[in-house]
Amino acid sequence: MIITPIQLRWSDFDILRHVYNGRYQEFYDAGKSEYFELVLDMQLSWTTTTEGFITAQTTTNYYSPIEFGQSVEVFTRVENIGNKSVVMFQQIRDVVNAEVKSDSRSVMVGYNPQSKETFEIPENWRKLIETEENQK
Ligand SMILES: CC(C)(COP(=O)(O)OP(=O)(O)OC[C@H]1O[C@@H](n2cnc3c(N)ncnc32)[C@H](O)[C@@H]1OP(=O)(O)O)[C@@H](O)C(=O)NCCC(=O)NCCSC(=O)c1ccc(O)cc1
Repeated sequence: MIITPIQLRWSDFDILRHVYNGRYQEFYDAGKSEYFELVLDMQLSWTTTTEGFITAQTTTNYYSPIEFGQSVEVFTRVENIGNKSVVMFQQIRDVVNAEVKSDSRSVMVGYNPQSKETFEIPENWRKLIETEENQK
């Protein structure tokens, strides 16, 4: 489980005085990127990366608005490793009282941005993810 702090900005809020729903995906993406960097040591490069992930599916629930003045963080874990894909489960929680504001489940597919082909999740990635997820 990786925890990513989110810095809320003025422009994250909409006219109903809460965080605009489109922003949530950006928060979840920050959590995914940090998971890939910390757990898989993935260093993304525009020109040289050949092993990354692409989003095939995502489902998001919104339980409680994020209001101005609140602080949130994203919790990210991998809950299943398939052949070419992993399922990631994420939550946005209030830092102060741990209230779950939202959760999201995504299917992330191993993807080579140079060749534009999918690939099987490498054995070393499986081990690194299993080690991360089994330690808690
Ligand atoms: C996702 C795709 C590459 C899949 O292509 P396919 O030809 O179907 O792939 P495959 O047949 O090889 O299937 C590979 C796996 O994907 C799974 N898959 C494919 N499509 C789906 C859908 N729609 N739902 C669930 N699972 C899927 C499939 O079940 C296979 O899983 P395994 O059983 O574990 O092997 C293709 O549909 C595609 O290119 N879609 C567009 C993707 C896209 O543009 N996403 C948005 C941009 S990526 C992004 O925003 C991002 C954010 C944050 C990040 O950290 C990374 C990326």
